[in-house]
Amino acid sequence: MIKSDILNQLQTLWKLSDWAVMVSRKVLTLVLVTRPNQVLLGMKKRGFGEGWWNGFGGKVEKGETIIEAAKRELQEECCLTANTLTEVGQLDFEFVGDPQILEVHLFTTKDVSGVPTETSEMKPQWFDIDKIPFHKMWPDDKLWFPHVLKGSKFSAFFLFEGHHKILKHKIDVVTEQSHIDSEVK
Ligand SMILES: Nc1[nH]c(=O)nc2c1ncn2[C@H]1C[C@H](O)[C@@H](COP(=O)(O)OP(=O)(O)OP(=O)(O)O)O1
Repeated sequence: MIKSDILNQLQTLWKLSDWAVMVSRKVLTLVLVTRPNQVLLGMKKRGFGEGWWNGFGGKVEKGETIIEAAKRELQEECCLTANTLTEVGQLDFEFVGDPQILEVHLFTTKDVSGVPTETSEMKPQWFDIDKIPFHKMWPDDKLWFPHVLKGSKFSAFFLFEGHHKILKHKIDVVTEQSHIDSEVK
């Protein structure tokens, strides 16, 4: 009896440690700058997602908040200062064979200072919202962009095999309402 209790406890601990490995997360930011009928995207010149158009963002560094990271990355990647950011949602990405989940915090802003400028990481360009180059973007983007353009808030999960194939996905729309009131400094 006692022996089986110990065995049960060991099994539980083993499952917990397994779970702890599975939920190891890398926290990143992604910012979409908009103006009437257009969105600013950047051509990623190096690193993760190279060769694809995307919003601006990257890893949250030690000691900074997610908002601070989002603003810093926008500045570093295309020289724009975000005066406010609107929280839109969270995108979680899992890659088959990789225990680390990418947790991407998505923001929009219309309220920026400066001129979009090419840097060593990104080449910025304005796109009409009916001409977004989804064929040269992460494959998940075409699934969640419509929610952003409608002003919805959502959270989403994508399971990738490699970088081109989505095996599973789930998008939960939190609110259909415009989130004009939720801007953060
Ligand atoms: N499937 C996906 N769809 C998407 O639209 N954006 C994604 C994405 N997966 C990651 N991103 C975004 C999040 C973030 O803004 C960017 C990756 O950031 P970085 O290239 O800066 O990350 P790294 O881990 O390479 O950071 P650094 O080593 O600091 O450059 O790509």
